[in-house]
Amino acid sequence: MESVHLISGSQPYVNEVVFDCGMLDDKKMVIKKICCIGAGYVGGPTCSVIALKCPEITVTVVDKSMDRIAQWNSDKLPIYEPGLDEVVRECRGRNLIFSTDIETAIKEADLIFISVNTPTKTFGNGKGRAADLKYVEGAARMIAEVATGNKIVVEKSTVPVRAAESILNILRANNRPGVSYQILSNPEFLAEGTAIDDLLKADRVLIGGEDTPEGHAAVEELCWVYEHWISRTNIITTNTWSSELSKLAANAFLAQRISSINSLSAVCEATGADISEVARAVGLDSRIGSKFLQASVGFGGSCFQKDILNLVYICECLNLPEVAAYWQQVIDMNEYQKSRFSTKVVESLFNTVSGKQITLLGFAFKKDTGDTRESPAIHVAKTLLDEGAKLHIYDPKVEPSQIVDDLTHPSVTEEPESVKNSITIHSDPYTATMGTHAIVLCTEWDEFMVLDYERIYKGMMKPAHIFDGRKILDHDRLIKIGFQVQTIGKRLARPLITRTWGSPYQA
Ligand SMILES: NC(=O)C1=CN([C@@H]2O[C@H](COP(=O)(O)OP(=O)(O)OC[C@H]3O[C@@H](n4cnc5c(N)ncnc54)[C@H](O)[C@@H]3O)[C@@H](O)[C@H]2O)C=CC1
Ligand SMILES: O=C(O)[C@H]1O[C@H](OP(=O)(O)OP(=O)(O)OC[C@H]2O[C@@H](n3ccc(=O)[nH]c3=O)[C@H](O)[C@@H]2O)[C@H](O)[C@@H](O)[C@@H]1O
Repeated sequence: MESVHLISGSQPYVNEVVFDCGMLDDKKMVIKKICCIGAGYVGGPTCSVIALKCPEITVTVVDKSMDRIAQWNSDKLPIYEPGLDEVVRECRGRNLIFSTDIETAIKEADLIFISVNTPTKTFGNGKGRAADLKYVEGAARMIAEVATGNKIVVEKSTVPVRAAESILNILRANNRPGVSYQILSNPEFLAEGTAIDDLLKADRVLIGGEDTPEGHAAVEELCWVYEHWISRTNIITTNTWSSELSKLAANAFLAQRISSINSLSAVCEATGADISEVARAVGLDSRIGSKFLQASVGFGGSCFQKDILNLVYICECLNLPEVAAYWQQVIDMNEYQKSRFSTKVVESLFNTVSGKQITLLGFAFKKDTGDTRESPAIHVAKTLLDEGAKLHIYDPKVEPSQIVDDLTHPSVTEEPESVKNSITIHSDPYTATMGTHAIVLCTEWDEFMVLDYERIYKGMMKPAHIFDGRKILDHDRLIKIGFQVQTIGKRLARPLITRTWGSPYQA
């Protein structure tokens, strides 16, 4: 790779730049070693797939957490992701390395992914909204300190628009002879639970770079990596800022759909319409599409909320209050949905759950992951614990210690010992439901659809309640068994009340 001079801060916000990446076979590429800083939900799976598909490239995934790296090198990987074990087993020790030796990996790499966490700031300027870039900054400083030669540095983490400029400023500040950088934006669109499939069959790969010959060359290098398994037509190239903003926009659009359908679920419960029928009818319009219209207890996960809050903050900083308020509503609606569902549980149990035994089925933020970050189950559990309930929790993949950590976190309780005494974590759904007054289903695990509910009913206190926060159970069958059933966006097991149009509706 040739040495390059960088022009910082001179790129326009708009203007799509389309680079010609050519065909894989025609190119002479120099990327032999890749380093990925951050061995988390993104860095681990992404680099495992790159190693799988690019056997001639050595991929080293580094992390400052010795614990995490030890797990990546063990038989029990630190994250649960269908298909991941197989990929890691095939590549680890061949061209996939997990290490805590960050310096060496940076020095040796031609291309460095920054794949560290970018949580919401919890203090200072932008508290509660802005992305905290301290880990990105830490990674950039480390690169600036130890890098030799020419490096392509790739933002894989989700960052605010123009973050690349700040990274570049850090990298260039050291100004050591013989060292030069190109910075690219290459946001990740994988979803947890389907990460390997999403990576292998990505709808698109997005790469943003500088509109300079050196920038084009760097984009081409990264295109070449992906072209090992992604068709060129699915690799989109843009200017850096468009790429950064597109990631925030994609998450905002996805979350907006969930908030839209969830807002209508409240209308359904008040009127007798069924949100599944509404979603089907609306989604069959090919302009709208049927995906991401599953009404739920609310969206969770580490990114939707943080990325929209980040977008809102950016809009406020850009003096665009109307735009900020528009996207803020997506978050507000999600909060409303989580509270609405939790309140419904309490109200249905005679408005008091004090001392009652309640089962939470599912604690992860969605099925097929052990991740609990921003899980709606935490919100539901907090409400029930605040009301004095005793919780019995079962999730097939979440570690018990994680559940305890989540529910004793200062944002959830000021009395962690009392919470510990109020929760029991089970390794089996049948013991978790034995003797309890109600089941609250928070995660849509497939196994919850095929449980023996007759057996469960027999073991529960009567009346036995089920609150299906994911709309996955066979409600008619449950009602026949004897359960009092409630769900999202549909009235069940309550007498049909004839109403006059125009009269106020009750939930
Ligand atoms: N989790 C997901 O499904 C997706 C996440 N993203 C974005 O990707 C980024 C990473 O997310 P996750 O992988 O979920 O985070 P994570 O928290 O699972 O992993 C981040 C890792 O980076 C390590 N780290 C932080 N600073 C470091 C440093 N200076 N040197 C070495 N290691 C360091 C941490 O120890 C941690 O293991 C975030 O910006 C997120 O928004 C994007 C798409 C999907
Ligand atoms: O940036 C990220 O972190 C990622 O965020 C989401 O992925 P993820 O959060 O892993 O999972 P999703 O499948 O999007 O689900 C998010 C939440 O929305 C909920 N959801 C999803 C879809 C739906 O129709 N209804 C619904 O309530 C899920 O149960 C879950 O709680 C996006 O789907 C990814 O494209 C993106 O890369």
